[in-house]
Amino acid sequence: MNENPVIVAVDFPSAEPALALAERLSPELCRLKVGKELFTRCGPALVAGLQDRGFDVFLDLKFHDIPNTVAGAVRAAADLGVWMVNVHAAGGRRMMVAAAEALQSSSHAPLLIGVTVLTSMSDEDLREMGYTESAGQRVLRLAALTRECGLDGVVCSAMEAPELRAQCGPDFSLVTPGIRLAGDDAGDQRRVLTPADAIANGADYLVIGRSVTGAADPLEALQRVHRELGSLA
Ligand SMILES: O=C(O)c1cc(=O)[nH]c(=O)n1[C@@H]1O[C@H](COP(=O)(O)O)[C@@H](O)[C@H]1O
Repeated sequence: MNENPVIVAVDFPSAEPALALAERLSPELCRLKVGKELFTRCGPALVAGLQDRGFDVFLDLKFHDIPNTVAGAVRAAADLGVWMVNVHAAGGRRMMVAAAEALQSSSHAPLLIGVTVLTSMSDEDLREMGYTESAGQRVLRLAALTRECGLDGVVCSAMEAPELRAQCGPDFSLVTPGIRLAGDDAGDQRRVLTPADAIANGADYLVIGRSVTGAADPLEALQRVHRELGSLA
């Protein structure tokens, strides 16, 4: 298991609760993910604030646009010094290749990850959108394309991790949201597993939001995750 597999999703509407959470957690226990809401409100200054507190930051803006635009966006992310950045694999081959090439000249390139099928999507959601493949089949297809394009890994549900590991090999990072501590509400997520099951399935990184941020004591919830993984006594 990766020595620091937990990424806490800091999904807050302003800087204050995000920085307050960072003060309570520690870079030894987790990395932090900044997503669309927090970044749109607070921008690069918030990313820098978290980095100043010692955290690696996953900038989760899921870029999905024409190749030239996405190449510029990931270059801008690299300039922020983030540890990981993502694009939608559904943007296709030319978009993903442009993104990977944009990072080649970067002195500190972030890990570049392709989002396959959102963990909030079920087979039924995909059918309604005209896709004939199941979520699992589509994840495998998009992951193969992502790997061919030279990206470092994919975002997927840990439910798909065993097949992906077999298909993509040991060096391809599997980043898995849709994680819930036992008893927690799945909310809008559809393809959900517990931390221990996700790691057992071969996930490299667990993205955990509300099970930690919505807990009465977020540090205790994060420590519970580590206890479940056996990474904390
Ligand atoms: O790219 C992501 O991080 C992501 C991809 C995906 O398929 N599903 C998904 O939930 N996420 C993100 O992971 C986090 C999950 O949050 P919780 O459902 O609260 O644990 C959110 O910040 C989502 O934006």
